[in-house]
Amino acid sequence: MTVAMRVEALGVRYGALVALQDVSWHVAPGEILGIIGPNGAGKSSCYDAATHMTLRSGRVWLGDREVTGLPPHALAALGLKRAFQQNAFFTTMTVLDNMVAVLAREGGTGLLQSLAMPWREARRRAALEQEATAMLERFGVPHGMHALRPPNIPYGSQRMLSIALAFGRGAQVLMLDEPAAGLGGADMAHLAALLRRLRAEGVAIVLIEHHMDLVMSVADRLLVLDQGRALASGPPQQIQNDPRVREAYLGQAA
Ligand SMILES: Nc1ncnc2c1ncn2[C@@H]1O[C@H](COP(=O)(O)OP(=O)(O)OP(=O)(O)O)[C@@H](O)[C@H]1O
Repeated sequence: MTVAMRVEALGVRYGALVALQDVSWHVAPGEILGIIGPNGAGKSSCYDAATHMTLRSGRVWLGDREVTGLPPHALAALGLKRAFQQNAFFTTMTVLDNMVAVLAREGGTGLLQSLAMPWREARRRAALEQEATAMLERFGVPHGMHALRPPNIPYGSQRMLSIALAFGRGAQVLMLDEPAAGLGGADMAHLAALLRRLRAEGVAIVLIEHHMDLVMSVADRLLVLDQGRALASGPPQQIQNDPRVREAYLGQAA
């Protein structure tokens, strides 16, 4: 089986507290892995550990390449992109300019070259704007919002913008930490449709999510964390009927 990303025996400690212990998972291209668990189960620690945002033990591979020692920006350059719970954009720039900035950073010519050849810079800017417009529409941020500043567009569109900015020019693996937080029904449906589209394009998605309806409807496989450890893994339907999972969530056997 082709694997887009694999983590082995991840562990995170905060002082004496063991937040994550011996957690392993993998995700394939064109697959959505949902990571769920009750409050404090270790989901965010797992996310931070996998993307090397925190001190941790364990090993990480992207495809066949071991990337255990690499910092987050190097992982991003290799195609591991991540979006956070909080929307992340420049609030003083327009929606379009936010997208242009990401695309320019990921594939742009250097400042010196731009200064030396300003006519080339103007052409490049026009091409970036065209690309950014297409990207935003692909991620469900309509054209009418592109000239606005992000705080002035609806919350659901802000989330889609955040995911588009995280995705940038592309991702082999997209990790999302609670993308549905604060979304209503229609926005949730847009998000689910976007995730399915990205999956169909071959992106491997790791979805850390509290919202059960979303995760159950889009994930191909689930990993359940409880008290920092892997409690169960398998297809959503199997997990839904697992008495250990019900007990972890409800505090009682089903
Ligand atoms: N920076 C930190 N310092 C100390 N303890 C932390 C820190 N971050 C998380 N913890 C603790 O580690 C454990 C796992 O937390 P984590 O945030 O990974 O769980 P979670 O499943 O994401 O929780 P939630 O669903 O509530 O966001 C919890 O006991 C939490 O209190």
